[in-house]
Amino acid sequence: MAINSTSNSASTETVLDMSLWSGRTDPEPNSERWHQKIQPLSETAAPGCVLLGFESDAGVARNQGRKGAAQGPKALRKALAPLAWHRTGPAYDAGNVRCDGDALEMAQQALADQLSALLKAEHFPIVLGGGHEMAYGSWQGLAQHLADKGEKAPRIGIINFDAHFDLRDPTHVRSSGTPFAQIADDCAQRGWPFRYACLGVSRAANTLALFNRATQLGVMVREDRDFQPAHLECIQRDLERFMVRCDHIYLTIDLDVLPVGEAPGVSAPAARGVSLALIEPLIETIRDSGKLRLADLAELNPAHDIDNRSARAAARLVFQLALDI
Ligand SMILES: N=CN[C@@H](CCC(=O)O)C(=O)O
Ligand SMILES: [Mn+2]
Ligand SMILES: [Mn+2]
Repeated sequence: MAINSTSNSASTETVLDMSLWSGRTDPEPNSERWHQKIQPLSETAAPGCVLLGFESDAGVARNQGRKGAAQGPKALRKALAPLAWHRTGPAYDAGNVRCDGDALEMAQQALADQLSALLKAEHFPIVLGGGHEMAYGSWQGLAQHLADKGEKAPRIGIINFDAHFDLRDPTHVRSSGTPFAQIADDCAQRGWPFRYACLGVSRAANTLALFNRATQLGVMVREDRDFQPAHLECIQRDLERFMVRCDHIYLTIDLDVLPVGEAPGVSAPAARGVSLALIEPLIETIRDSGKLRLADLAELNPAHDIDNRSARAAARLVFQLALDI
C-alpha cells in the first residue's frame, strides 16, 4: 500500500506492508509477540519505537558490492515478527523509503525528511537497511531535527559497529563506502563537531588511506582483534568517555561487523568479525545512555543469507534496542 509519495521525486516512495507481521500465537496470557503488538504508524500515535525501512542497494552497487540489501527491510521484519514482546511502550511500522534505480540522493533526502518528522513527534526511530548509504540520510534526519529545534552546534556522537570505516573520498562517487566522510564534510560546513567512533574495524579490509583519514578526523577506532572478553570492560569505559562528550547519539550497526558464520548475508562478509555476544553489552550501554536518538541496521542482504542467520542477528539487535524495561 502506498501511503505517501515524496513531492520532489516520482522515483522515491514510502510503502507499508503490514502483512509481513505474522507468526505463531500462543493461547496463554502474556504470550504476545512482535507481530501481535506492532501497529501501523499514524499521525496521532503516542511516542514509541518506530521501524522505518530503507529499501536501497544503490550505494552498494556504486561501491562495486554485491546487490541485494534492498530486500533487507522485508527479511528483518519477518525475523522480528515471531520474537517475544517485552516492551512496555508501543512500536509502530512506518513502511519503507524505497530507492528506485540509482536515485540515491533523493532516497536519502526522503529518509532524512521522514526521520526529522518522527524525531519531532518524539519517537525513537530504528531504520532497517538497506545499504550503509542509509547512514547519510539517517544523520541528515537527526541534523535537520536538531537545527529546526534551534541547536547551534550540537555534539552528535556517531557510533558505528562496522568492519569498515566507510570514509572513502566522496568526490569520486557517493556510495555505501562514503557516508561518514560525507557527514564529516557536512559538519565542517555547518561548523559542527564531527565525533565518530568506529568499532570492529578490520585492518585487512581498510586501506592505509582510510586509516589515515580516520586519524585526521580524530575517529575513535577499535579493531576487530581488540574485542576480546578480557578487554570488553576497557572498551566499555572508552565508549562511555566518548558518549560523555556528546549530547546526542546516532547508533549505526553494519551487520558485516559480525563474523561470516553469524552474518553471511551481507555484501562484504568478515572472516574474523566481532561476535554478537561481545557487541550486545555495548549496545545496551548505548541504549541506556539517555542520549540515543536514532539507530539503524545496515547491509542485510537476504540473497546471501544462510537459514536467515543474518536476519535473525539483525532482529535480535532490534529487539535489544527496543527494550524499554
Ligand atoms: N559499506 C561498505 N563498505 C566497504 C565495502 C568493502 C568491500 O566491498 O570489500 C568499503 O567500502 O570499504
Ligand atoms: Mn561494513
Ligand atoms: Mn558500513
